[in-house]
Amino acid sequence: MYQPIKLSDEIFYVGVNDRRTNLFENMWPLPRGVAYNSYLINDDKIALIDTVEIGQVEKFIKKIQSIIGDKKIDYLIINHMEPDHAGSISIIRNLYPEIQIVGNKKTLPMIEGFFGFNDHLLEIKEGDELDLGNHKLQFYMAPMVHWPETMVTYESTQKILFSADAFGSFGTLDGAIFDDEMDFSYFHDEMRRYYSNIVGKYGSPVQKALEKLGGLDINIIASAHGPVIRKHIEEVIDLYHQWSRFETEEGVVIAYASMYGNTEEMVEVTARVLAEEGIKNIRIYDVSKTHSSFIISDIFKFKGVVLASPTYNNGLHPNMEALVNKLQHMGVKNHYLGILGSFTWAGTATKRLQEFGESLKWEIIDQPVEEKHALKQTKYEECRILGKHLADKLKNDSK
Ligand SMILES: Cc1cc2nc3c(=O)[nH]c(=O)nc-3n(C[C@H](O)[C@H](O)[C@H](O)COP(=O)(O)O)c2cc1C
Repeated sequence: MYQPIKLSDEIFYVGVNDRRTNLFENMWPLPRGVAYNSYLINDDKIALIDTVEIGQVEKFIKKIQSIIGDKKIDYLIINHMEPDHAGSISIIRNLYPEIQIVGNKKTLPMIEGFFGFNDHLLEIKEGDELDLGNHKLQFYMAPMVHWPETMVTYESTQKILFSADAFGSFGTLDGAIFDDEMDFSYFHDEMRRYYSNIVGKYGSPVQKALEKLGGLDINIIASAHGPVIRKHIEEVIDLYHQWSRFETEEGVVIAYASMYGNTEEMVEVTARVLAEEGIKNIRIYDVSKTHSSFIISDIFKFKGVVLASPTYNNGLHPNMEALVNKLQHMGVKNHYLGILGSFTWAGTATKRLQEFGESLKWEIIDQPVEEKHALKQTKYEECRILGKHLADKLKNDSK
């Protein structure tokens, strides 16, 4: 019934779109949904690479059966055990009781733990090859990109890398499946939001995986989320190199909290100087309005950060506290930080922001500017000086 979507003569896309879930991992907003990608190799031996989130399983099975009809699947390759990919393992096994489930030594105990069986499991190791007939699958471990059992599968005759979460992005595949069938710019940003929030903490494992896969000749990157990439391969690999090393571009993310506008006024003053000084990329976000995942994504892109918060019950505004906690937890590196704050009787917000910046070894620009009550001339000038110094730093780096 379904027109098959081919990566090559015998390799098919059988993934599904999810436009209903609002929050990925019950945390990250999905303004344009998410795709759970799975791939089917219809060779002498039939192999399915990953499954989909269980709520989408009916569509998934229809797609598989429209390609293989009554034939049985021989292997289910599990690159990653997170339930958005592994969720349909039990159903696939019930449908194909003889299927061999292929994973590494860290995958198999998870299968037993989550699904309660330990038979028909095939353990593979780094570099092992599985021969399907015309196609050969090789396995490479990619621990912590994004869980410890994560691995990637390389099909060596068509040169396709089934990359699990790596190179994935939020967003459904709206008709177009391949990056060359669509305007890729939306996915460009959503790939960074996906990377920074989901995998961003694991920069060094990502580096190790990139090094290991560097020798492979790749025609297609078939990730577990988002577009199948065959046009932007070099570009997305370069981006992964850049993000995993916390390399950034010239620009400033200003994230602020403000209940009554005093802190926001300081932000506007600072932003204006940055623009006067020639900084073209300035993104201002109210932390009470914009979900932190978008702010964090831009912090992975731009070197300059300004954080601004009023003192709130002797600490940071709670939404700013949540943002800095996430950044701290992720261990985000390599930024310039300007700090602004406002208070009425005893200010502590800027001190907390300074401790935050120091904990991540970010370079703090000048002293924090903290105003009591409304913004007045002296602090106004200090905001301008801070903005100028931050712009100077960024421009100096770009020389
Ligand atoms: C719920 C609440 C708690 C506050 N807690 C403190 C505090 O602990 N210390 C202080 O100096 N000011 C405190 N303030 C005052 C604000 O920090 C001050 O009015 C600040 O200028 C507000 O900045 P904004 O206009 O950007 O919201 C509090 C204000 C509110 C509404």
